[in-house]
Amino acid sequence: MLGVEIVDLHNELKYLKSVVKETLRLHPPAPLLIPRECREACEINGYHIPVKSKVTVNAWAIGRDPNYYCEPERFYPERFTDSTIDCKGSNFEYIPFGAERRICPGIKLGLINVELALAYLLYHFDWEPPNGVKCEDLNMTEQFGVTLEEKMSSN
Ligand code: HEM
Repeated sequence: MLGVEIVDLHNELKYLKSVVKETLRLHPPAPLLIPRECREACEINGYHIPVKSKVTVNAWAIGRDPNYYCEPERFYPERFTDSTIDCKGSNFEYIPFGAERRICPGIKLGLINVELALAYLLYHFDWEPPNGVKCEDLNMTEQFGVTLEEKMSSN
């Protein structure tokens, strides 16, 4: 029975997958990936990058780049409907799991855990904000760190 449901999740629930994708675009849990060290001097956009420079890739900012996303601040899962963009590291405008040699090796496990848990929670409960709060009034402020967290109202 569980197997059947997992197969369904794999082939169906396309909108749920787009919701997870859009969430990881706007709120990547590791916003600055893992730092790199430059192995040889190079020049990027007129900037000289000396050998051994520590290079930080800002996946959070890349996911909000208006050159690649229209209305980048808007939570709009439909942008991924029928899109070929995936998180396997070949679309550099979407890198919540990083890219190239140090790309996250746990992509499949991470995604299936988020998708499966979310699917079950949505299937078994009816969700709504408490006490008449509107969805658009929810505070989605983040707190930067090695991992990105929701900012608690007390700090
Ligand atoms: C939604 C869940 C997850 C997200 C968003 C995520 C994200 C990331 C990111 C952004 C990196 C850095 C990649 C880079 O710098 O290019 C990373 C590295 C890594 N992740 Fe994940 N990850 C997730 C789940 C997992 C899981 C489930 C595992 C293991 C079971 C895992 C294991 C690792 C390891 C070992 C690295 C270091 C790879 C290396 O440096 O060579 N991750 N992850």
